[in-house]
Amino acid sequence: MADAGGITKTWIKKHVILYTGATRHPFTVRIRDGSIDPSAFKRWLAQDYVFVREFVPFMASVLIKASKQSPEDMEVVLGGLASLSGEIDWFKREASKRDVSLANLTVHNATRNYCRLLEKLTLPEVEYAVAITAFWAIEAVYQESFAHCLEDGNNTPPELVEACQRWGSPGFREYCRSLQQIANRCLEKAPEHVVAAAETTFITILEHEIEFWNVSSGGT
Ligand SMILES: Cc1ncc(CN)c(N)n1
Repeated sequence: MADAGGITKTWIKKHVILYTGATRHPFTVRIRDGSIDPSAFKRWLAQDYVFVREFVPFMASVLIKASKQSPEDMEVVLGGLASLSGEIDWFKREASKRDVSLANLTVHNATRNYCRLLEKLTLPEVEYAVAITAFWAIEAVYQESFAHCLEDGNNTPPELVEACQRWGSPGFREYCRSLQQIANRCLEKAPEHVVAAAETTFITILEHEIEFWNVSSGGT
């Protein structure tokens, strides 16, 4: 991915095992290979719907913090927030197409724990540099994971291509680059303890993403 470089790029290299675990997880690699079990995709769809609904208030909290930093930052975050309304509709349509009920869902532990992390990161006392780094990391994992399902040599089932394009498209890649540039700029100006907190959050998000994919693959 032609990324924005900077401090975040050094973290991707430093934590390459975790980053690869999150962005080349067997769940999405099986989508790319065309060997995904339909029940696994349905499990992911339901759990990700729960996640995306919790992601909305987190993104709103980043928007508020961004609006205090710069108009440009606010517009990038607003763009992401604006697409979430359509995203929730997309989940509902996909779920009904596949007979997945989104009512009284079983929320797996990995999903619940990830949502708890989002709630913590939503708090006003969380520094903007930490929040925007978390936001970038969350989006970048999906961008890299699903772009891989669309790259040359893929055998992604036609009925899953639209899902992959949602996060694997060039537009989403550009959006992630913008978030990464904002995060890098904030981290360059941030005091050391904030940079350390942002790196810890980056690692924690990768761990949660891996646990989240594990659930969809039939894990705990
Ligand atoms: C678990 C998870 N991580 C990231 C994304 C992309 N917003 C998502 N939809 N779900």
